[in-house]
Amino acid sequence: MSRPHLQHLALSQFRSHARARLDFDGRPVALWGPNGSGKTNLLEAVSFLSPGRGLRRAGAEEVGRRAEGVGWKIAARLELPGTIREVETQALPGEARSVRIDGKAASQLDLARLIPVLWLVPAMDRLWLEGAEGRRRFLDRACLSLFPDHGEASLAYEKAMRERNRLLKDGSRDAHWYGALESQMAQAGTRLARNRDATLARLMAAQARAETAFPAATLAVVYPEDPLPPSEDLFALALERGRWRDMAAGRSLAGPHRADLDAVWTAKGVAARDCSTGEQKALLVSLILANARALEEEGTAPVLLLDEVAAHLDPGRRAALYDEVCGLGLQAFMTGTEPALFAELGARAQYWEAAEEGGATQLTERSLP
Ligand SMILES: Nc1ncnc2c1ncn2[C@@H]1O[C@H](COP(=O)(O)OP(=O)(O)OP(=O)(O)O)[C@@H](O)[C@H]1O
Repeated sequence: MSRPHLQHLALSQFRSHARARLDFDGRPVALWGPNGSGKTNLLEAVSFLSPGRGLRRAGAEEVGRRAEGVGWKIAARLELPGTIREVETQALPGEARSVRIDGKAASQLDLARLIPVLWLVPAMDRLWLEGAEGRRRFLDRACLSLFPDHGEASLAYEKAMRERNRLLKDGSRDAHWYGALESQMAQAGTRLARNRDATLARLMAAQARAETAFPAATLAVVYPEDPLPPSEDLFALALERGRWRDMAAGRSLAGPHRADLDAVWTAKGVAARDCSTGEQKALLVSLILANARALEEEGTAPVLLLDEVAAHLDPGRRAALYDEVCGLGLQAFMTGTEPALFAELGARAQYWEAAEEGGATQLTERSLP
């Protein structure tokens, strides 16, 4: 039985793609072409089959083809265990992105229950060096893949926190109103924290079980100040006790919105941020593969988007990555500028070449690189 995968992808007026139609059989997909030929744009389109702003964190208005201004559309046929699902997502100019699943209007959060999409992009190369926000987002995408209710909990937490922040800024003394919002924050925030802890436990267990060429990481959720209270009641109490301090700051200072992801290369005992550039990349690949393994054990294997990953690995690790992706039976979309980067994949993958012609991306299916 093949793993969950895209069977067909159709793009209309999406970034540099005027019109593209691609058929897939579930094998990894390798895509090569010169800089600016539209490879990342294709991966970005696939990332829009999950909730949120995709792998570039772009708004709906940014991704329509500039020359056209008619709106954009992505349609995909998904082969899932025992079923085929048709997904469409699109936006007309000036409108928000809409989603349809099997012809019926759906929410973006519904996408999280169809097929998990995980990605590594060059912008993450500095993930361990820059601010906590990127690491928190990386952690939350892993959570969303394993716990589809994570998106709802995030939205509920943020909505209550925004309202509490408004009260704090206005200097409100309405204890009843604070109490209601703090109880919502405590409820959603505790769910977020539990999902995060459970996600890290699952990733580490998946790493420990796997025979892999990539380094295992010891992972933890950490906070800049106090750790998160361990229960909903204690969290609500901490929020209540922190009202004066938060009022002085004009915002909620403590909570899961301040969480950071801490990673240490287990065998070396070295923090991710102190590893070499290539080692940091290897740690990220390791986490994505662990996430894929954790999902695969539940029969919900993800689609992987690995943008320019191959070029940054040494030949031994590159071959290991291909072996692991193929061993797991994953549909991984991988990009690079040179076909030679994919030579070790041989007949185990499908291949496309991207080129820019007349201001638009042309995709041509190839046999072997
Ligand atoms: N909204 C848009 N409309 C039309 N073209 C766009 C739009 N957004 C980006 N592009 C074009 O897409 C091209 C970039 O494509 P993409 O990032 O997919 O390239 P790539 O093949 O991944 O390149 P690299 O190897 O450099 O990463 C650029 O030429 C850019 O101008």
